[in-house]
Amino acid sequence: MQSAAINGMTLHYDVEGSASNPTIVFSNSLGTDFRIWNAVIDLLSDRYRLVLYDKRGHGLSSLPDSSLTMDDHIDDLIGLIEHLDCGQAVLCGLSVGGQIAQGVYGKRPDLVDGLILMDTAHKIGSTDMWNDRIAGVRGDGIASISNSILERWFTDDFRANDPNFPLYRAMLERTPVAGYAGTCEALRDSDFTATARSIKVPTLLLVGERDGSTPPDLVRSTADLIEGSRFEIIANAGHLPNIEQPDAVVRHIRSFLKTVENEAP
Ligand SMILES: O=C(O)CC1=CCC(=O)O1
Repeated sequence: MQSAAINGMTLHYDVEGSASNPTIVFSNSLGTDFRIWNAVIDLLSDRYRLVLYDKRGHGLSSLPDSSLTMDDHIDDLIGLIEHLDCGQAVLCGLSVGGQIAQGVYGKRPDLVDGLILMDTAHKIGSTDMWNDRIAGVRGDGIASISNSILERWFTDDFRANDPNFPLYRAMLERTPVAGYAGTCEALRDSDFTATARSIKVPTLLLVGERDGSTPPDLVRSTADLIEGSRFEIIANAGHLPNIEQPDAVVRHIRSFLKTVENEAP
């Protein structure tokens, strides 16, 4: 467990693997903390230095007093990358984490060696959709809508049979309302279409075939904006394939990173 003071927040982070290896920085989805990467980290730590963190308003990181914007999330990740002296890293972002990764590229392309954009898009959801969710969560709490969220996160089979499923429900429902609703506002107000079109580093897009939040066609439409990007669908997974299908995710990540390493000057 480690922490860094960044932009007036205390950010909870961890680093796994040897400092002499190439760095991958992971950014989480809405309503989760960095434990969602546990299985993937176990499979990658032999060859990579892995940086994990909880974005503000999530996990053990600080809860901001005022409203929260996508720029706050982007600036926090830039601050953490600089604090840890990562140099140029591959950023792997899931859902809103994928938008944060795109935003870091947009502001500081010098920090980014490659992008792994998982179950994310240049634009996620409509203003009405986010406003309904924000009102529901602020009025009645996250548990009032958690069943429908969990149906988009995980396949029927995982929800019925995985012994850890209740832990992911707890992770979601225990996210602070201010952090969750604030990040919904950040998503509502963000559009990374122009940023996606500007991406010039190797980029892999992954999506669970049953993702109910950012379905394959949406993620493919983002891939279409990014010249030379690679797009892969993960079978038998919903919005969080890193939890449901970590082996398949890591297979794609390893194969993609070989390309990044071969293209390095
Ligand atoms: O909660 C969801 O529907 C999934 C999601 C959207 C943005 C994000 O980060 O997660």
